[in-house]
Amino acid sequence: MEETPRTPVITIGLNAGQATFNYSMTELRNLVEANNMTVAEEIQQSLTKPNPGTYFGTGKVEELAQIVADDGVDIIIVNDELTPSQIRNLENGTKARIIDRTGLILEIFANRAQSREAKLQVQLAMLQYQLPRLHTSASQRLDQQTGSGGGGGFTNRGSGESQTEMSRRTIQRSINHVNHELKEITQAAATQRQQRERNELPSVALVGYTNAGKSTLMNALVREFGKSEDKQVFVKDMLFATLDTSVRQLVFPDQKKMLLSDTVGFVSQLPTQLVKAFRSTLAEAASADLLVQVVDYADPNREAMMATTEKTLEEIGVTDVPMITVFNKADLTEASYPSRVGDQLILSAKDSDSIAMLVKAMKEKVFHNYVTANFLVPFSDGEIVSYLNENANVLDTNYEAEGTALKVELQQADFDRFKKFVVTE
Ligand SMILES: Nc1nc2c(ncn2[C@@H]2O[C@H](COP(=O)(O)OP(=O)(O)OP(=O)(O)O)[C@@H](O)[C@H]2O)c(=O)[nH]1
Repeated sequence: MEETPRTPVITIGLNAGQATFNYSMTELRNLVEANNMTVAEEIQQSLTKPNPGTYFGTGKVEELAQIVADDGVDIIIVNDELTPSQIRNLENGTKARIIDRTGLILEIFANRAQSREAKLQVQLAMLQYQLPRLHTSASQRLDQQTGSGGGGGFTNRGSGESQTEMSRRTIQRSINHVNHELKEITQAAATQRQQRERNELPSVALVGYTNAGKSTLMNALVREFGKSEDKQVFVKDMLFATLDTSVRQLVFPDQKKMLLSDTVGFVSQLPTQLVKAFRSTLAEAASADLLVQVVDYADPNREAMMATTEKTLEEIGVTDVPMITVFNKADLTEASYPSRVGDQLILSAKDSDSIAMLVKAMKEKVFHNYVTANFLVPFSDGEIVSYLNENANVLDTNYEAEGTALKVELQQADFDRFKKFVVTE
């Protein structure tokens, strides 16, 4: 693949003695690289509380201005979400472009969005971020990506109040427009989800930190148990390769079936605008019967990543879905794998024994309330036989004078639904 040269940037964070400081700076570096930039210099300032005006202390701002002048690096990435006036003051004080953590993540999402829905979701998040930030370079840059400027009206710095008002109205109009379009798409997705739910097939959602290996696991499972027409999921060694939820059906050799979905990767301090915008994508996780949390076992920061994932799940209201944890990429560690203790598995997505162990664990959790029963379904109710063939595990079929005799392993809910056709052997 052709490599475009990476733009050098300065990263800077406020060290208030928080335990996660180093981890969040490493994460910022990964985000910078994911946005095709490179860290020329990493700076920190020990300060217990941000300065309301310039976020950093005055001395630090002067130091940054000096580095910008000396090294010719003219982008500074700040490891936090800044207020619009902090961005403006820092830009004036350093003569560099200031990108805050939220702006950076939004840019990455904008570059990765593929489907119409993901593009609109990112556009919405960007517009909401932009609204209070008119007349900062953050708004100018994002403006180019959202294409919302209406002739670039609000990219003019230093213009008067009426211009700002006009820009605000333009953005507000764009927000309404995107919201409207998204609503239509989201409704269609919700209908699809409802249809799937009505089908009663149990569903499993892969969740976890970005780059943990969710898509790789999904592909391994689909390759073995998926329908042949299902396409492979996009896998790439980069943050947020997946922005769209993809749902696939798995059929196991015993004919039991489940739906498997992949979701957008998480990252600490995922901007609230994005969490909101992606709520419909993440709804797939909220409605699942089982979550498989995928963790990069080879990453020294895995504990913090797990905490991030759990916090994000809470934020989107997923609190009572059962979960198993997969410590993936064990092949890159000294651990022996695959191994399992209760709901925790250590494995590698690239190893077939590991996939078999994962399947066993998922099936145990998902099919635990399955019952086996004999049914006699009159020929006039043929659609019930079709339903059972689609959604349950039919062990035996015989055609008798009174109808179709079936031995079926099925969910309790389906058993209750078709109780009147149950017969004793
Ligand atoms: N060595 C090794 N590499 C793995 C394993 N699983 C995944 N990877 C690699 O890790 C990288 C990220 O994998 P993905 O499956 O795209 O990760 P993801 O969690 O879907 O990422 P997002 O789409 O960003 O959420 C890819 O380069 C994979 O090849 C594993 O078990 N072992």
